[in-house]
Amino acid sequence: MAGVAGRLARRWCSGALRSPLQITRFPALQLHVCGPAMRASQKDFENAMNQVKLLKKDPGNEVKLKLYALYKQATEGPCNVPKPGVLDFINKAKWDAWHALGSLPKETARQNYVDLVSSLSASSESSGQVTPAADRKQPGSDALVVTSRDGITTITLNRPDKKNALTPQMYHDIMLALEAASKDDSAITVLTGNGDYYCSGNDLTNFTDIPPGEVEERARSGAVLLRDFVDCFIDFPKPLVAVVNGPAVGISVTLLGLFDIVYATDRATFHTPFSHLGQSPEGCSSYTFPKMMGPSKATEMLVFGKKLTAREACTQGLVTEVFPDSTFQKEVWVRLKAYSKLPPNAMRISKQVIRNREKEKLHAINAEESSILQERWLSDECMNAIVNFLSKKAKL
Ligand SMILES: CCCCCC/C=C/C(=O)SCCNC(=O)CCNC(=O)[C@H](O)C(C)(C)COP(=O)(O)OP(=O)(O)OC[C@H]1O[C@@H](n2cnc3c(N)ncnc32)[C@H](O)[C@@H]1OP(=O)(O)O
Repeated sequence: MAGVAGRLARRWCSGALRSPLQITRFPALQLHVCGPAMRASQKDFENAMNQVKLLKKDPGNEVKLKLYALYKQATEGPCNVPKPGVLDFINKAKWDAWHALGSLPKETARQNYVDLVSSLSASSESSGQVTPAADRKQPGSDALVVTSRDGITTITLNRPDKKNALTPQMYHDIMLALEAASKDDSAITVLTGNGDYYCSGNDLTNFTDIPPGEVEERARSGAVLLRDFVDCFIDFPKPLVAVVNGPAVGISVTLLGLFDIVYATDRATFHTPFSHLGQSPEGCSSYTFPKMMGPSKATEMLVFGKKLTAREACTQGLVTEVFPDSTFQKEVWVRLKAYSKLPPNAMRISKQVIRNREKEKLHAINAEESSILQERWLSDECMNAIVNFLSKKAKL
């Protein structure tokens, strides 16, 4: 078989993987920044085909076959040619790879191709080293800390005195951190909180200091920010893990439906008091929660604001596993370090196989939820709830 592998390596780039387009060095990486532009267009696909030719490192036969198969599936659809004879090793290997994609839709194959090339370009660029946090573009404040070691990039919410409530700067910084993590050499990305809370949701003081004539514009720009922010989670290409170190509120809970794994301390609670706040669900929870837990349990949480314990959240499928608080950090990190040693491309691709067919739908849901919330922010119910919180009359 070594001879077959060698021949494959020499011929893998023939014909179908070439394109006449000229491009700058890694444009697809820029296109693959978080946001609505994340869905692979024909242009992204063409750029990715060009990037393949610029790779510094040979990605190996397995990956080349995967690229070939995704290319064929994206351009011609399911395998529709006769199986080559057993002695025609190269064409049989290619046929097998293409045929294995079954009825994967063309669009999904195109997206997977672009994502795979993007991951190869990232690792080819950084020569296999994990990016130290010091080399990253740093967040705009100390409220977010990003570290990268042992194959894991960890994004830590770091506003413990405010229970890690999310400011506009933090939304932007999380998007930047996810963008960087999607390109670095880490295998897994983690979101967690510093202090006794995971996150108390949107910082309600975000609604203060708005000049009277600017309320509508602020609601509009808030909805754009929300939509872009959630899009980053929908599109994030690597396994994304929430290490829920304490209570979680609002958007930090709804987003969990877009994570691949959620580990929680038994001290954590999960609370989405949207009606109390005159608001409505976001983070695609109007879709992911009913899907996970059934419509009535989702309604208890999202409409009536029922707070779940970690164990209840685990029973409902929102949490993957609950750990005793005393051993939470140790057990979770041992587990994640072991997972981070698995082949990163395989994990990334498997995640995409699991998630990609939902992506378009999730983007549409996110857009709808964001625009509904934009209206809600202008309602008296919402304004009154914020005023109550700020005047310390109401606490959840
Ligand atoms: C781009 C925009 C996207 C928006 C998306 C829509 C998102 C929606 C949501 O996330 S809805 C959820 C909003 N969050 C809340 O309603 C939580 C409000 N906070 C509380 O009810 C409580 O603070 C608590 C239950 C989280 C914790 O209570 P407790 O343990 O008694 O602590 P304190 O209340 O004393 O809190 C300490 C300190 O933190 C401040 N703080 C806590 N959470 C928030 C918050 N969400 N926004 C602003 N500030 C918050 C709290 O005021 C205290 O500050 P102080 O020490 O008094 O200065």
